[in-house]
Amino acid sequence: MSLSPLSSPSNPEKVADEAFLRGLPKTELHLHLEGSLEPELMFELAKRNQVTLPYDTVEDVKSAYNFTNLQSFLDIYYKCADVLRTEQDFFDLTYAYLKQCSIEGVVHVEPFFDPQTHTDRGIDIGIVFNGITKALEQGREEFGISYGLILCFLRHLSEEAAFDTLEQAKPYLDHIIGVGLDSSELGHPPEKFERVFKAARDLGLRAVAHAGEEGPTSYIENALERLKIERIDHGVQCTQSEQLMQEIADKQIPLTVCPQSNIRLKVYEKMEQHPILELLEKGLKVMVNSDDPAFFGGYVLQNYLSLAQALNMTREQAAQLAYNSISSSFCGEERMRTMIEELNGYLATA
Ligand code: HPA
Ligand SMILES: [Zn+2]
Repeated sequence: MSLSPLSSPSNPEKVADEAFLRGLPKTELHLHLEGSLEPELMFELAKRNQVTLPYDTVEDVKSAYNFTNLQSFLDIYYKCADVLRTEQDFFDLTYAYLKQCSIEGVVHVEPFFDPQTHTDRGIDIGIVFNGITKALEQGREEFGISYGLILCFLRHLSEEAAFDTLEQAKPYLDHIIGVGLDSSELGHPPEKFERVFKAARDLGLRAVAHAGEEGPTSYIENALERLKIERIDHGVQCTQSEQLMQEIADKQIPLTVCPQSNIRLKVYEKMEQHPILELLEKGLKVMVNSDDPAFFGGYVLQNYLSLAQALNMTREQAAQLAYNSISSSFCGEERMRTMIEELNGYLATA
């Protein structure tokens, strides 16, 4: 597919400010819907569903969000998801996320959801699908945000459980664009899911996977070779291998990078150390995402802003990240052209 190249913004070397970043048309390709559950909504749903939370106040919840690594976050994240019970709950969760997108210049989303987190609690997969897809449809009508939904398998569970989930999802395949792989990375290498990814691809689904968030470069290589993924979620550990970085750059394989997530989960000590702009300058197709914004202190705009503040990200770099977010999406050729036109139109006036 040949796409229009990115236009240059006026004052390309200027550090990007909030107004510029907010107006920049962008997509979000790495967002866990369950990770957009704000403490306020969590309390509301706990009350609605008579679920007892291990926290008394919103402040208590926020002070528990003091993570040391991925697992310390996941332990809390799965507990919080227990308040999600009904179709209305999944609708409210998804709608709140899209509303936030609408005020941040996000024009297309490809969110993840984890059916096993819910089906393992006895909730029918249809309840999850229906609530999410009704909200995505409403978001498209109300805010003009297009979407593709991605079903993630939990990698700490078995291959058999992943196959079972794919089977349960079959009546709803029209509602999903692809499959992904998330949860505890270390000790659960991609090859554990080679066969279920093949089955999903044979059903016409696209494939992505978390790889190289905390895990070694071999996890990135195996996710590419054995799961045949089209995008790498996180992938920042590729910096450990010059050869792998070169391959990812040459093949223009997108990396859905999540800067604030990496700081909150202690992949890097501070944002000043984050490699995203170095990867961008080396020609890797990186972009900015929020991962689990309710837990990591900000949605996609805040992630862009943090890069401007900590790394002096220029308008030109921000525009390239937004362009990458659009050109890496699974939205289809026509929508992609429209979004790039919108981006170039914005840069001509911004
Ligand atoms: O950042 C993440 N990594 C792995 N699994 C996840 N599930 C939600 N967020 C994440
Ligand atoms: Zn993630």
